[in-house]
Amino acid sequence: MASTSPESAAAAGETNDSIHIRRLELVDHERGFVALLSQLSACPDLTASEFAERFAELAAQGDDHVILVAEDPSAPERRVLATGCLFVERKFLRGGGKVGHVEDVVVDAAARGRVLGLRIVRRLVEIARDAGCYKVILDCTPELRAYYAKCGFVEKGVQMAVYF
Ligand SMILES: CC(=O)SCCNC(=O)CCNC(=O)[C@H](O)C(C)(C)COP(=O)(O)OP(=O)(O)OC[C@H]1O[C@@H](n2cnc3c(N)ncnc32)[C@H](O)[C@@H]1OP(=O)(O)O
Repeated sequence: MASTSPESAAAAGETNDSIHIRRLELVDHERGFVALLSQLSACPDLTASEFAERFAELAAQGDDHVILVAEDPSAPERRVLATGCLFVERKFLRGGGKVGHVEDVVVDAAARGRVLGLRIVRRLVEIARDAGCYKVILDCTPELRAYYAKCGFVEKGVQMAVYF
């Protein structure tokens, strides 16, 4: 039976606030989506047409590329407060299995500590499971081990990279 205690609600990533989690929309360009990403990594501003072009490319991938955003619809300025992405990799392995990759998770500095990050990541994991992925993986810094453990991830393997 579901519990209604605040502690268990927080542990489940639920809150009583009006935060709404939904898929990225074109209008999010005006709502600070690019500026939010710049809190994660280098992310110069994109013009509205550049944003629309990339949005269309990603939208064409349908449910293989899902970007979620969190917003507060009751706020006067409906800024994007948090985001995270799921990319579904289709493989020949495992009988044509699928792997989910969680990428680009970031919560606005002023909105951290309100379980928005947890809620976004858990929602992405649910989407991956519902899409038939046999695992979900991500790369992060050692400092984020504890955070992703709270999101249900376990440490596995070693990350390798070639940067250009
Ligand atoms: C795959 C990737 O994209 S990796 C990149 C991750 N993004 C970044 O590093 C960008 C900068 N940081 C952020 O945007 C945010 O601080 C995030 C995404 C790391 C966390 O988002 P928040 O919404 O603030 O975290 P949230 O409130 O959901 O925290 C959930 C739990 O994790 C814990 N937690 C949050 N951040 C951290 C951290 N850096 N280290 C350890 N634990 C953490 C919280 O204390 C909370 O646990 P509790 O309920 O026991 O108190």
